Amino acid sequence: MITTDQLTKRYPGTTALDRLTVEIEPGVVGLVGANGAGKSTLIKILLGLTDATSGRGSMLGLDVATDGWKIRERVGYMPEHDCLPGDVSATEFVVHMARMSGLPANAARERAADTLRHVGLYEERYRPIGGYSTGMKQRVKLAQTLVHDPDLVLLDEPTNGLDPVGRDEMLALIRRIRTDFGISVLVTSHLLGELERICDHVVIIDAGVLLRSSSTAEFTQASQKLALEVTDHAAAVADTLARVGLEVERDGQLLVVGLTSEDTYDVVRDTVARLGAGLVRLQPRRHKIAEVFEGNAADESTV
Ligand SMILES: Nc1ncnc2c1ncn2[C@@H]1O[C@H](COP(=O)(O)OP(=O)(O)OP(=O)(O)O)[C@@H](O)[C@H]1O
Repeated sequence: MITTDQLTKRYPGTTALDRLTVEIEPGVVGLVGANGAGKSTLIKILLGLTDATSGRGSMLGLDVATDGWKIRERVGYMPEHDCLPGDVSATEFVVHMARMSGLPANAARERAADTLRHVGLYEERYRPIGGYSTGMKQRVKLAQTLVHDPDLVLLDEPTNGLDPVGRDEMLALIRRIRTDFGISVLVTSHLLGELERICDHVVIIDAGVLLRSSSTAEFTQASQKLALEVTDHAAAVADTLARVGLEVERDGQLLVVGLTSEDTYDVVRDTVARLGAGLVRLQPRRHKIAEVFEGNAADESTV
């Protein structure tokens, strides 16, 4: 789907991409890196919107240096920043984007209605975008990436600015782009934790350098620990679990419990219920991206 070979982009005083060589297969692929890691720069080079300083890249078998137009016909792009006109409705905007991609008027209207429904904006689609919440704006941006039925969409930080519920909904929508429509996705984030939930493959870059490219399963081998967060009685929960032989570390309302068998989940749940401790979350501990950057993800992990 995407290949880069020694791809380098230098700005005055900064190397945004440093000899990046990577091969990405079709599917849902996460591109993870801290702010300034080079994610947006890579996307812009892949779309043919900016030139690489050196090296080569191809997307869908097309050369990014020479085939930018052909690439953009077959690819949808969701930019990171707010770029929507406030005084038109979602319908008007998405129809316009469909027409820009070459769809005839009727087809553009139909496809716009379909994609807006897919992103959950059907009822509000005639209201001006200026009055939308951040989550609704992100959905409009997502709809316009899909409206011309691309083979691949590039989504730059689609969960930016969303609250936890909005983030979960956006991640579910992104996954459905692949499962419902068969469209491949390259999605960026600075949070490995959110991408590992929906991606088949994850690429991590730092300061323009490739740190790792591997399947999500390899990244997220869950450690043999459970993260448990409660609203009340954390100390009592910790004591009770320790008494039944579980290894427990406590940090305020957050407990890390050794996972000895599948029964551990039930023991924890029953203990929390019995003590009325208020379960906030219970999940296997995951690696933090910072640890992957530090190269010690294999032996240490955290929530
Ligand atoms: N047009 C530009 N001129 C000069 N420097 C730039 C330009 N665009 C990006 N950079 C620099 O290149 C580096 C990579 O930026 P890029 O926007 O690709 O990172 P990113 O991973 O997308 O980060 P963010 O999530 O903050 O957008 C940064 O140091 C940034 O300051």
